[in-house]
Amino acid sequence: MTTTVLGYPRIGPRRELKRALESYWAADIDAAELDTVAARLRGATWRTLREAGVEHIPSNTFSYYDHVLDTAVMFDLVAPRFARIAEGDDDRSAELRRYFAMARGCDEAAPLRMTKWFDTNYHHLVPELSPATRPRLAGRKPLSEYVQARGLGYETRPVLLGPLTLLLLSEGSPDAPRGWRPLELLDGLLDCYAELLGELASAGAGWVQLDEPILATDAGQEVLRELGDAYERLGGVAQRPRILVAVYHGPAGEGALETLKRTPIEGVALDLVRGNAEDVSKVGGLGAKSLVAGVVDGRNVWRADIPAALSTLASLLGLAGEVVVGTSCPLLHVPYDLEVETGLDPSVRDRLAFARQKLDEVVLLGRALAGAEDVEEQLAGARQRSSERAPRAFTDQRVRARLEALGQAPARPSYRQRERARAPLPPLPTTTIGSFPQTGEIRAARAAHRAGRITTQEYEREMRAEIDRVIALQEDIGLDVLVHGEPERNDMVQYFAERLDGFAVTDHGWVQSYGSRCVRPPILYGDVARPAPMTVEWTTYAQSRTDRPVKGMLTGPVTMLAWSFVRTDQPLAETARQVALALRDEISDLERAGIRHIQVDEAALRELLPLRGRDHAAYTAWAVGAFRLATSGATAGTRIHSHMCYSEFSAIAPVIDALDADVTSIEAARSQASPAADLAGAGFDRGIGPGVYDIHSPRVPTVAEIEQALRAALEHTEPERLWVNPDCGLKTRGYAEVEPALRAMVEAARRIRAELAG
Ligand SMILES: Nc1nc2c(c(=O)[nH]1)N[C@@H](CNc1ccc(C(=O)N[C@@H](CCC(=O)N[C@@H](CCC(=O)N[C@@H](CCC(=O)O)C(=O)O)C(=O)O)C(=O)O)cc1)CN2
Ligand code: MET
Ligand SMILES: [Zn+2]
Repeated sequence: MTTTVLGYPRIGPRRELKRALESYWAADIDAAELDTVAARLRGATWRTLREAGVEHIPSNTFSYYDHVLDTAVMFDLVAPRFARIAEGDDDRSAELRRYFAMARGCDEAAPLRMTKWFDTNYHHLVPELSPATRPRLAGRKPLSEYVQARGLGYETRPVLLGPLTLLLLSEGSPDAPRGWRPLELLDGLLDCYAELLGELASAGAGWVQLDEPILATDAGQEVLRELGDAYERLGGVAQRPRILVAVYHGPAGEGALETLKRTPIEGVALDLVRGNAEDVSKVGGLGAKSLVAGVVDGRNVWRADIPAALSTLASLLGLAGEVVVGTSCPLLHVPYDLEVETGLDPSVRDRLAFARQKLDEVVLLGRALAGAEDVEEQLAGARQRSSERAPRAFTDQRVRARLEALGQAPARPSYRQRERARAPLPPLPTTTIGSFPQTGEIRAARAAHRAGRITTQEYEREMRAEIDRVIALQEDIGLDVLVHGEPERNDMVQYFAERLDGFAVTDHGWVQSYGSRCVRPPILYGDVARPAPMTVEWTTYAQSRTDRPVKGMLTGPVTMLAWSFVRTDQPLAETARQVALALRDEISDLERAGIRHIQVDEAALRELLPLRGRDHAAYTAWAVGAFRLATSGATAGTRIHSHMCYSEFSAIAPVIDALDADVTSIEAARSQASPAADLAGAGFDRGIGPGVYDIHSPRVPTVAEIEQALRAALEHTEPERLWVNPDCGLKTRGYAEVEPALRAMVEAARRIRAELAG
């Protein structure tokens, strides 16, 4: 019985990579220094795994920005606009310049599109391919990381993104013929994988791991023939390491495992946390192949139920050539180490395991199955814990009783009736999605407050001064519906978690979201209740500074769950209703304080949509139910806004419609599709605000460009229903870009209004 993990966090236990990247981008350090930090982080990871006693150590789990981008670059799957960047220069900094241009854009080229990695809060870049793309083995990152590890005395298993997942996550470039699919490049790409496998074998690698999480989705289901052919072919490479194919973020789809069993690969890794019942029953027939049994949850932070995992493992023995204890997926989505979280309540802390603790769980399971005697004491402790119930303090009978009494909350009056009850707005009203730039001063003030260097009064005075500035600026720009700018929020989820019972937050539990950006997902461990209003003071303060309406800003129930680590002892639907109830009370308090626009962000609505179509209806029911529970207490005179991030809306257009929000703003500018068209197609007839310019790029848009985006939206939407707003995420930008861009946006709206009036 041996042990492994599929991957490990890479941002650094103290976000060393974040700091190094941002210093490099600011030209404070050079490429050599950046590479040194990276090499040190990789070495520290391998050492941690070795010291924990993990036997099979992965490598190439590191990335400067994103592993999908790394793989695309390695195989030269690079859109032509990037080939010209730093052309002719072949040194390391030119290479990095091209790489970061694809990730973040530069003066010469817009970046690749970014989208969510499966149903996680991690974002990957989307390679842009066309029939002219010629895959070739252009880089050797897995090889050089393997060699680095070897030099340090670690024998590792390089991890590569598999060919099916790589191509199915890619998109056709705008100049590719309609209907052309990146999968058509599979043949040529497999030659490159084969070449790489040969080189890894020559360097001494005994195993490689090919990640194919796409096999847990409906898209993976449609390519089983290609899957079989691909791994038949890679299996036939003359000199190669043994191949482990990893399927995770859900059970392997029907037929996927059967197909893999027929190929000459040597092992499969399965997610036995999310796919437990389904996959365990399908394991038979692996023959001599190895099975990495992913029984330790890589997506959540609860301690493993060791007795249950042991019984799963025991049921697998004999069904495969070898059963290896592993994690359900790479540990990229959990924080590094619980050890440093000294601020957590012990009754919560005792129930948690972060990445470092998960290594101990994997090792304990491996030793227990191998019959080691010195683990008896640990096993007894684990048995004791798994029989214990959650402390009574985690339950709130009042919340439970209120929810029961509420049942399905009554619907609001119809949209038409609501509109009649409201103060009129000009056609094409202008607004923003909530945040304004989180400046260095704001973050420094918060850090100083946390450290006790400034008092709460001083901190709040600074935040109010910031709100004054943001309100004055919006009035000057001429926006119609203002926001307070969210300066007091460290994060749109963590801020609320800090103010709700039932949530805990960490000091150092950072998880990569994209590139150098990280979040500290809160831990939802018990019944959720709102001890006091959370946003009313800030919002009413902002409203007191202007005669224009100020829009209150809340984070919705689905997003609160999606971006937290959530209890698993009750259905998500029930937990979502508890969050919704707290928001319902907040909305009622905001209304009482005179706020007439309230936005409930459901940024993660698309992200939590299950990977398999068969699970969509159940999700829609609880997601919509929770949003309506949160918002249906609002009077007809209050406009409820909502906001969703990212494109590919056709799949959830009916869900957005069912939320019954008065205005829905959607991040749109960086996608090729039109959310206005998708929503119109779903019969949506309320307010809609497609993002009219891409805030992810420092480029300031012209008035003409924005006008054009608005005219395109007007083809699907009447002017009374069209709202004018940028994409979300102003908090990540600076005023130098935000101010001129918003001025251009308001001017574009004015021109169209004048035209409509004339
Ligand atoms: N949870 C969540 N998920 C999301 C989003 C989101 O907003 N929140 N947006 C979408 C895109 N993802 C994003 C994820 C992170 C960030 C982001 O800006 N993260 C910040 C951290 C935000 C934060 O928690 N800030 C804290 C702590 C800031 C900090 O690092 N402080 C320094 C010290 C202060 C200083 O001098 O800067 C420290 O602790 O070392 C605060 O403001 O209080 C970062 O990585 O830099 C943006 C978008 C999708 N998923
Ligand atoms: C990631 S969605 C962001 C919504 C939030 N109100 C903001 O503007 O930052
Ligand atoms: Zn958003």
